[in-house]
Amino acid sequence: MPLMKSWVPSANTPDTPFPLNNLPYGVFCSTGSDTQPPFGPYCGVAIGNMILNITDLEHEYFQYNVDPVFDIGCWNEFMELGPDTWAEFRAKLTEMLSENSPYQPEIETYLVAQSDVEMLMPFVVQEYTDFYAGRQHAANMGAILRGSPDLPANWLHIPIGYNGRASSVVVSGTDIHRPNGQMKAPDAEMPSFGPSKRLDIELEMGAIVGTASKFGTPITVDEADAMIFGYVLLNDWSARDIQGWEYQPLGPFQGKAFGTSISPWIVTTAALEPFRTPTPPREKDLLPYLNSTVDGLYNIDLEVLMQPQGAATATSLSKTNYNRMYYSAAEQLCHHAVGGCGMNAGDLLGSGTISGPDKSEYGSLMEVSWAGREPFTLDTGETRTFIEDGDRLTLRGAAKGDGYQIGFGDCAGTILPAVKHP
Ligand SMILES: O=C(O)/C=C/C(=O)CC(=O)CC(=O)O
Ligand SMILES: [Ca+2]
Ligand SMILES: [Mg+2]
Repeated sequence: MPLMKSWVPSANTPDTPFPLNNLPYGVFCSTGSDTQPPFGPYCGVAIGNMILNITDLEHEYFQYNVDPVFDIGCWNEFMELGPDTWAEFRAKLTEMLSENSPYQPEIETYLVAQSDVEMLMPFVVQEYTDFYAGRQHAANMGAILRGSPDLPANWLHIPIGYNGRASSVVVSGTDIHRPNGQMKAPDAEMPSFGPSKRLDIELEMGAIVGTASKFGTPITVDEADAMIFGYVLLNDWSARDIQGWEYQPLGPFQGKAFGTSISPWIVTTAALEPFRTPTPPREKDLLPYLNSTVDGLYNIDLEVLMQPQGAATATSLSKTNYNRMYYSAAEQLCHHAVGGCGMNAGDLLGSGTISGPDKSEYGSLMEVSWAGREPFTLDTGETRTFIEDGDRLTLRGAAKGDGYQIGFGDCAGTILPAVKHP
């Protein structure tokens, strides 16, 4: 599919993350300036370097319900209307924003510049589950922590996951304090308490469940695929020292509960449709309940960058692709619901850390620095093993089409010093 042209000029450049082909959904506000009073939060759609205010246009153009769905600054109520309404809304938006659209004079005044607003969480995260579904990441973690890249016995049969915290999922730009916690060095007799010394990132994609499944009722992978509303970039900040001490035998807890960052724009499955790609060949046949007819992954280029405090530019640490995953979000969602767990609109599923086979494709500092044994050098000349206070970590992602791209917007966060515990 080629670039679709819009009457918004900035949407027609090959390097914009937000051409008419994309139309991602976000929530924005303004704290005001000398010339403009505060406004929002509003639901909006990105087009080029602008945002179309959907909350203000709802009454005139987008009535799907007796009650407004865009009035409270989150996309959850719209998601709940289901895939037919998602498609109808997207078709209408495409018509309204296309080159030579008769709508231009009426809606032009509902555009605001992205540079004039602040982005907020695009949806209310109902529940958050994080998986461990990257083949190379799992092999690397085994090699680093257990001396062997062999996978756990269940890994090729189950998309392994744990229930994370929705309360600490934050939008890109939110600063994160280095967490305090309990940890124990291998040779220490007693555990200690204090700021994590092994603070890390995890490069992931987040899948957003758009329609609910019923409590007590399993779903197929194909049904799960149709329930997914869209995707964001997701950084599952991880304190490796806290995690290492606490996570046997029940899994991650405080080491991953202090913050999870997501990119501000929900990129819809409709926009990503041309980039679908199958999961890699199964090394062992999956049990039949995990079979599907859909290509569940997407071709999305991903990058991790680190910028120390005061540095003029960020250093690229890693480049990989979402197509490296072993399990798709649809397989994960099917597995999640198979025992009867009801899934809801606004549930967020972390893919698991995405790493490719080459060292240049590793999606965590644990892997890049091989647990701190191999420091890496930034463009400033400084070296790092894990994150230091003041470092800004950014995830980037884009599906590359024919003369256009489907971008996600940065998923960034700066690490602040630990809060002093009384
Ligand atoms: O294999 C281990 O001991 C540890 C694994 C992880 O920390 C992986 C994890 O947190 C899940 C993921 O995002 O892939
Ligand atoms: Ca409402
Ligand atoms: Mg993770």
